[in-house]
Amino acid sequence: MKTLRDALESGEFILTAECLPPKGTDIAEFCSHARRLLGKVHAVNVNDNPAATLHASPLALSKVLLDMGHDPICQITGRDRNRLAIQSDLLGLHILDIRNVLCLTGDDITLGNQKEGKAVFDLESVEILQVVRSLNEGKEMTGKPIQGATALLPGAAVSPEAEPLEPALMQFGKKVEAGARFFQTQAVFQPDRFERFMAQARKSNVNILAGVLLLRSLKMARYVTEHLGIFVPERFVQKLERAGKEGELEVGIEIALGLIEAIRGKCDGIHLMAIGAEEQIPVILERAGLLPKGPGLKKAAGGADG
Ligand SMILES: NC(=O)C1=CN([C@@H]2O[C@H](COP(=O)(O)OP(=O)(O)OC[C@H]3O[C@@H](n4cnc5c(N)ncnc54)[C@H](O)[C@@H]3O)[C@@H](O)[C@H]2O)C=CC1
Ligand SMILES: Nc1nc(=O)c2c([nH]1)NC[C@@H]1CN(c3ccc(C(=O)N[C@@H](CCC(=O)O)C(=O)O)cc3)CN21
Repeated sequence: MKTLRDALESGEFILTAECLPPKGTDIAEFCSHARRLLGKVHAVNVNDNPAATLHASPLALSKVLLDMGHDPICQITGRDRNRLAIQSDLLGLHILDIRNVLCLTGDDITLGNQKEGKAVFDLESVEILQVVRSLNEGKEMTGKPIQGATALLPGAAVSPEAEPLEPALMQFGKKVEAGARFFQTQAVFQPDRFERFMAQARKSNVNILAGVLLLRSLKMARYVTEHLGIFVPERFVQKLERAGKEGELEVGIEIALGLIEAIRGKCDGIHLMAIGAEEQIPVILERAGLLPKGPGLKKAAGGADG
């Protein structure tokens, strides 16, 4: 199996997708979504209690993906784990042959559905990246040698449409410095702003995968705006409104396709997110002309080389 690391090194146009873990033990739907992505994406992300709502362990689900033939990207946040737990889980990922980790601070606990919970935030994203580097060098974060180093590929998130952009660029720089090799961006809805970010980000030698979020409903567009701070332009909201319940999914797909077309030439890959409508990801890939023609993944037609 070609790994995400190999694909990044070969300069291919990268495709990744996010699969939400179940809110329980029934993994049938998760597996069915993931199976449909085999051979169509380079790697599949598993969220870590996304939006501070309870979902099954991303470590367990990453292992399920690995056994299925995927190269998983396990997301790890600092919200629910202290430094011991983070280091312990990172070692566990390596032991399970999971090689990619997306290091996140995590949304605040008050965003989710168990608001009375205690948030940890012992380490934030940049520090988690530093811990990965340390473990890759065969040391605990204290510098003490460990029995067997990890070989993890660290990634991070970035908000390319932040306004003002400078603080986000500074945080991006810190993450690059801390060893992030690839970035999966927050959902992009304004290609001109994304381009402005890319003009700066291009100065760093890291791969940027642009986040494309399927707005599967008007309700979802409102939810991500209110809770995740993702800015969805009014014209998209109006389109979804006009489409009504029957037409909103198709409109959401068309919006995603338009965004992919506008940004694919300006980044190193696309990261697709569908928040529970993952069955639509292969549909979007196909309609965007991003599916491999032959066996395995080939360079995407029209994809940017840098
Ligand atoms: N109570 C606390 O201590 C908390 C503090 N913070 C602060 O907020 C700031 C957050 O900065 P970072 O560490 O860079 O956050 P981060 O690396 O977790 O996320 C960076 C950006 O990506 C977005 N993002 C988060 N998860 C994502 C996902 N799964 N997919 C796509 N995009 C995602 C975030 O909304 C954020 O805009 C820091 O200044 C941090 O200290 C954030 C959360 C809680
Ligand atoms: N700040 C931030 N946190 C994230 O977790 C995140 C992003 N941004 N940006 C892109 C995607 C979107 N993600 C999400 C968002 C919500 C749920 C979720 O489970 N939401 C709640 C409420 C949904 C609703 O009200 O419709 C859920 O219980 O399903 C999952 C993944 C994960 N990612």
